[in-house]
Parts: sequence; structure tokens; C-alpha cells
Amino acid sequence: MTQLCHEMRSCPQSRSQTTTLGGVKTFEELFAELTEKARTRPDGSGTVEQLDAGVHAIGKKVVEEAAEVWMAARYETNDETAEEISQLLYHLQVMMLAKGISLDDVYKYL
Ligand SMILES: N=c1c2ncn([C@@H]3O[C@H](COP(=O)(O)OP(=O)(O)OP(=O)(O)O)[C@@H](O)[C@H]3O)c2ncn1[C@@H]1O[C@H](COP(=O)(O)O)[C@@H](O)[C@H]1O
Repeated sequence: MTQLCHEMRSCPQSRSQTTTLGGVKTFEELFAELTEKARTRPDGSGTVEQLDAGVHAIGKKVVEEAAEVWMAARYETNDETAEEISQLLYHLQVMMLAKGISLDDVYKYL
């Protein structure tokens, strides 16, 4: 659904609602979950820990995960590469939260 909406551009679900792909978490659902973690700050949340570490530390994780995507794409399987991409997307979302950047702030440039 997200991909389809993305291609259609006009689908409202891709901007303001969460979608479920057969039980698989979508980009929008993860962002909503992380936003809630940042608001409620539950014990044991790695996201809260990273937000507390700050933009510099989060930036290092973004670069690290990007490099892992590159290496996985070069030397590992597509499934391993997809996992690394998921981790990069997670850390990009943490950076967005740290900076107060919304999904729409990013989507307007896509
Ligand atoms: N999708 C993710 C996710 N992807 C990556 N990561 C983090 O990024 C790290 C990436 O793994 P690596 O093996 O590359 O890193 P590592 O060097 O072993 O890990 P570090 O020692 O650097 O943390 C993981 O260990 C996680 O800490 C994630 N952490 C959380 N989520 C999801 O975010 C949501 C909120 O999580 P919490 O805030 O922890 O509750 C949950 O739905 C989680 O599934």
C-alpha cells in the first residue's frame, strides 16, 4: 500500500495514516511508534537512549548503517541488504525525531 500510494502521490494514507501490509510494519507505522516513544520515554527504549545521546551520536549511527548497506549490497544477499536498509531507515527516523522533522517535511522533497 505504501509503495502504491507513493507512486500515486495523492494517496492520503501515505501522509497521515498508518497502513498495515499483512502484519508488516510500514515506514509510517514505525515513525508513529518512535514518536510515541519519544513522547512517553518508556524504560528500556533504545530510541529514547539514542535521542538522549543527541544529533552527533545519531549522525554517526546513520553513517555506520549506510556503510553497512553498501557492504551488504556489495558482498551479501538481498535479504541481508534489506535488513541493513531497514536499520538505516530506523536511524534516519531517529534523526528526524531528534531534529523535529516530520514525514511531510521529507516527503515534500521526494
Ligand atoms: N527497527 C528498529 C531498529 N533498527 C535498528 N535498530 C537499532 O540499531 C542497531 C543496529 O544494529 P547493528 O547490528 O548494526 O548495530 P550494533 O552495532 O550491533 O548495535 P549498537 O551496539 O550500535 O546499538 C540495533 O541494535 C538497534 O539498536 C533498531 N531499534 C529499534 N527498532 C524498532 O523501533 C521500535 C522502538 O524500539 P525501542 O525504542 O527500542 O523500544 C521497535 O519497533 C523496534 O523494533
